[in-house]
Amino acid sequence: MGLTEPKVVSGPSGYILEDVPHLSDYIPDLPTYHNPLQDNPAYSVVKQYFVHVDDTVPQKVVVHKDSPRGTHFRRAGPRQKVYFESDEVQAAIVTCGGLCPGLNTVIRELVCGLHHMYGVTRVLGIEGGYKGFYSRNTIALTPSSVNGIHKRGGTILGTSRGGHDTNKIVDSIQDRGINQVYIIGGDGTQKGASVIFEEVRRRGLKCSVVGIPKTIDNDIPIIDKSFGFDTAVEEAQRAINAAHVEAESVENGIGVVKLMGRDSGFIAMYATLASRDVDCCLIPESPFYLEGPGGLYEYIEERLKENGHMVIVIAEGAGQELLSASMQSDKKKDASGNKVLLDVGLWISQNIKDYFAREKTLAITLKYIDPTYMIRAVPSNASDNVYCTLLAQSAVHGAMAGYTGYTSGLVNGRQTYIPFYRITERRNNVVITDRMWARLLSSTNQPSFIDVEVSNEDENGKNPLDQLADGHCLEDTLVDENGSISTAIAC
Ligand SMILES: Nc1ncnc2c1ncn2[C@@H]1O[C@H](COP(=O)(O)OP(=O)(O)OP(=O)(O)O)[C@@H](O)[C@H]1O
Ligand SMILES: O=P(O)(O)OC[C@H]1O[C@](O)(CO)[C@@H](O)[C@@H]1O
Ligand SMILES: [Mg+2]
Repeated sequence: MGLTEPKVVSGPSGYILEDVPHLSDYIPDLPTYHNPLQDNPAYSVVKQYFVHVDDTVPQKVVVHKDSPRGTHFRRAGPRQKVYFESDEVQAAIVTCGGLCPGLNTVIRELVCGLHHMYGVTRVLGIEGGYKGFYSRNTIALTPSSVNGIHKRGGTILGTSRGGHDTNKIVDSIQDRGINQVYIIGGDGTQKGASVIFEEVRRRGLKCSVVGIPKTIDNDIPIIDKSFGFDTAVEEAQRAINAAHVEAESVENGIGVVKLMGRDSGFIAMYATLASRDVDCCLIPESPFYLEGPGGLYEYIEERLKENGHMVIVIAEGAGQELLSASMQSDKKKDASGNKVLLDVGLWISQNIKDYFAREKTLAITLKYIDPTYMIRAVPSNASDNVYCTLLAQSAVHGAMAGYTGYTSGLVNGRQTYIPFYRITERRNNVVITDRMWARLLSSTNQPSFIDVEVSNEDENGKNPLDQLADGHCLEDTLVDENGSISTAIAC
C-alpha cells in the first residue's frame, strides 16, 4: 500500500477542499453511532451545534473580485454521527519536542473533553515523548487527575527529542488497543505523526491519528498561530523591560536580550512590536552585518549619540552564519536532527564590547539578558488557555467522527482539520519583504541590512528576498491592518 493520496475536492469558481483522511477510506462498512452530545443538556439546546458536512474554511481571506475561491479546509466541530462508541474508545496522549506554555492545558482539555462530551473513560498518558510508547510506562488520565494541571508550566507527561521508531510505536498502539492517539508537538512531531498515521493505515487499524500543533517558535505553516506563542511574547516583555531599565540608567547603556526562535523570528518580532522599547531586532530571516556603512556598529553608535541608550533583541537563530564563520565550529545536531545553535547573544554582546573598546568612540555599558527557557516554561496565559481548550475539543470531535491523519488548527479564526502533508511540507517564516516586518522596521528605525546583503544565500542556497518568489508566504499573508496577533500571523 502506497502513501495516502491527498483528498482534494474541487468545486465551482476555483473552490478547492484539501480534505483529511477518514477511517472509512480504508476500513469498509464501519458502523456509525448517534453522537452522545445530542443528549447532553449543555449542547443539545444550541441550535446548529453540529457542523454541517459541507462546512469548510478558506485559507485565504483577502481576495479580489475575480480571484478563484482557493483552498479550503474542513471545519472542525462535532458531527451528528460518530464512529466510536464511548466504551470502545481507548485514547492516548503524548507530548514531544520542546516545552511550550499550554501543553498541560491541552492535555487537561483532551481528557475532560473526551470524558464530559463523549463519556470516554479510558485515556492513557504516554510518558516522555515518542520513545515512551515503547520504553516507558503509561499513566491513566482522568478528569480528577488532570484537574489543576493547566496552572503549571511544562507537561505532566514529560517530553523528549529523537526516538521516533515508527514500527515500535505502532506495535505499542496495536498491543495496547489504542484507537485514538493525540500527538502534541511541533513541526518534527507532526512529521512523526504523519508516518505513524501511514503505518496505522497500512496495517488497517481502526485508530484515529490526530496532531495538535505546538511550538513557541510559531514555525508551523497554515495555522494562524501556535498555542503558547502569545504567552511567550508576553513573558519576553519582562526581559525586554529589564534590559531597558538597565540601559537607560547608565550612560551609553546597551541592553541585549536573546529570545527563542531557531529558524523563525516571530517571537523576537512580536516581542519587539509589543514592547516599543527595542531599537533593533535581529532575526534568522534577515541577515545582518556588523562593520561598515549601514552595519550594526554604525547604527548602535548613532542611536547612543541620539538617545544615550538602546535595546537590542536577537533571536537565537539570527546571525548563525556569522558565528560559525568566526568560530569554525562543527555543525552539531540534537537527537531529532535539529541543528544545535551557537550562543549568538553572548557572541554579539562580546563583539559590541570589543568594537567600542577598540574604536574608543564611546564608553559603553552593556548588559546581556538571556531569558531563553523562562519564556517557554511558564503556564499559559488566559487567551492561550481558551485557545488550547478549543484546539483540544476540536481534536476530540474530529477523532470521534472518524477523521484521521490531520492536525487540528486555527485558520482565519476558525477551528479546522488540516491534512498532515500541508502542515509538514514547509516551515513558517517571517517574510522580510512583507508588511509586518516593514512595520517593525518603521517602529525601531533600524537599518534593513538588505542592500548590501542582497546577494547572501543561506545554507540551502536561498536568498531571503526569494521568499516572495516562493509564493508560499504571499499566499498565506493574513495579518490584518491593525497588526493584531490574535489573527493570522503566518508571514
Ligand atoms: N521527519 C521525522 N519523521 C519522524 N519523526 C520525526 C521527524 N522529525 C522529528 N521527528 C520526531 O518528532 C519528535 C519531536 O521533534 P523535534 O525535537 O524536532 O521537536 P518539534 O516537534 O519540532 O518541536 P519544537 O521544535 O517546537 O521543539 C522527536 O521525537 C523526533 O524524533
Ligand atoms: O534546548 P531544547 O530543549 O532542545 O530547545 C531549544 C529549542 O526549542 C525551541 O524552543 C522550539 O521548541 C527552539 O526555539 C529552541 O531552539
Ligand atoms: Mg521543531
